[in-house]
Amino acid sequence: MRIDVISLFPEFVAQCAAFGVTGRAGERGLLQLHGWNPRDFAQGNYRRVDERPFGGGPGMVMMIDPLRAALQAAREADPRPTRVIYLSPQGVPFTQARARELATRERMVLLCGRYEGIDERLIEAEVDEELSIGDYVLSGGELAAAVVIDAVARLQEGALGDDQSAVQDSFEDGLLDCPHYTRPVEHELGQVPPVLMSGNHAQIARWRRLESLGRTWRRRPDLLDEAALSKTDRALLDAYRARLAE
Ligand SMILES: Nc1nonc1C(=O)NCc1ccc(Cl)cc1
Repeated sequence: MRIDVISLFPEFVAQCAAFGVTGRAGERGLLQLHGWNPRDFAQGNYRRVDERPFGGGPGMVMMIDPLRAALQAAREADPRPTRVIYLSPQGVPFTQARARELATRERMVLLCGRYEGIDERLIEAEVDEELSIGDYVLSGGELAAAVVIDAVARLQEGALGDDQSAVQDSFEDGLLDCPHYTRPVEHELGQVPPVLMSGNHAQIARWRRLESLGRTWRRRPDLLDEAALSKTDRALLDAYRARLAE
C-alpha cells in the first residue's frame, strides 16, 4: 500500500512509522510512505502557508494553494487513483472496522493540518473523507495520521509474523482483548491462570473468549451491543454474569 502524507512536518510522520511492525512493513515493501511539505510549494519570498482568518479571531489558517499544489504532486507521483483523507476532530470516528477497509486500498493520501484549520474551500474541493481518532484536540493532524498508518500497516498481508496474527486481535470481532501472561509462572505479583498451562487448547480458547466477553461487558457494554455474539458467546456471558452474582 502507498500512503502519501501532506504535512508541514513530514519527517515526523515518517519517524512514527520507522519502528517495529510499521518499519518492517516498509522494509518488506508492504507499505510505501511518501511525505509532501506544502511549504515546498508555497510561492513568494516568505513561502507563506498560513494567513490570518477572515472574520478575525485567534491563530492562523492554512492557505489553499500550497496544500492544493502538494496534493496535486502527491496524486501525480503515482498513476493509481487515490482518495484524500483529512484528519481532524470534525471527522468520522476511526475504528478497527475502518482500518480494515482502508487496508484493502492500493493508495491513500493523508492530509495533516496545523494552526486553527484549513481553508474550507480546499476541504470541499479536495477531501474525500474526514477521520477523527478521538474527541480531543491535538496540535496538528500528524499524530492522527501516524495512528491511521500504524493501524493500516499491521493489517497488510505479511506485516505481522505468523506468531502474531492480526486476526486474533479481539477488536477484530468487536470485543476487548483477554488478559495475557508469560514467564515466570510463580511471581510475587500473583499466579498465572492454570488453564493457560493445561495444554487443553479448547479450554484455553474458551477461557480467553469468556475473559474478552466479560471485560467487554464490564468496561465497554456499548461495544457489546455492536458485537456479533454467537449463541455460545451468549451462554458464556450468562455464565460469567451468574458467577459474579454468586
Ligand atoms: N482528534 C483528532 N483526530 O484526528 N485529528 C485530530 C486532531 O486533533 N487534529 C488536530 C488538528 C487538525 C487539523 C488542524 Cl488544521 C489543526 C489541528
